Amino acid sequence: MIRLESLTKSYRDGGNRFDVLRGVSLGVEEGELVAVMGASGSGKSTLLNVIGGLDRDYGGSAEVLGRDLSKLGDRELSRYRNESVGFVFQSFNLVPPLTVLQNVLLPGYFEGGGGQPAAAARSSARDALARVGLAGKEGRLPARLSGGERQRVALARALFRRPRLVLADEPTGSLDAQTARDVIDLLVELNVKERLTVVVVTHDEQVASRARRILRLKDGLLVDDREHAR
Ligand SMILES: Nc1ncnc2c1ncn2[C@@H]1O[C@H](COP(=O)(O)OP(=O)(O)OP(=O)(O)O)[C@@H](O)[C@H]1O
Repeated sequence: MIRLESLTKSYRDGGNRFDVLRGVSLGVEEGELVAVMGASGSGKSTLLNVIGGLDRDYGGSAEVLGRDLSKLGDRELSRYRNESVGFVFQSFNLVPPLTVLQNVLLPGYFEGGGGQPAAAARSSARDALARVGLAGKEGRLPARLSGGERQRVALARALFRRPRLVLADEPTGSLDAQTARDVIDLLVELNVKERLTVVVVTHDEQVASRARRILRLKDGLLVDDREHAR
């Protein structure tokens, strides 16, 4: 599903070069749920952004779902991001004046022509909301939801196109401990029931402990990769 070989990423700041990823190699198989941990600045988000096709300025190779991401043109890469990957972020990124249903439908609006017919799209969006336990809340505005519900809307939006891979960057970072547990439980359930492959970046050991496999980054290197019973 994911194959990274000697992945490197550097930023330039004036004359200085800052190496964020310094040769990360790893594989993730279809149906895995993997947590990525590491201190702030260790390169976790950068790693996720490469896998998700959000950052194409890297060294080494990144192959996801059989595609070598460096070989995709702009249109192909954007199609890969839209159709194959579901993204979830710490800050939910919901659009306040839009209802829950409209937020889930949002990825479709950016497509232009060739999208699903409106009725089919709405039915997929309702289906995605049902999968995250939000059936009946379609007409609500985000301001009238709890933090956990907002993150579940974001997850429904990520699932809307039925991606095989979900990339979650600190999805529980803005939630209290109980709500964080609920959100991670939902990710585990989707992983187990639907064989959705999930890579979740987290600082939270409790959240990470729900993943069977935990990767640890330190200063841009993969320093630990182990499986445990969950
Ligand atoms: N656009 C950028 N320009 C310059 N440096 C950057 C840029 N984006 C990230 N960095 C630097 O790269 C390093 C790694 O960032 P990254 O976001 O991958 O770390 P992280 O492990 O996800 O950290 P956190 O847990 O704080 O989110 C950090 O030191 C960061 O300052």
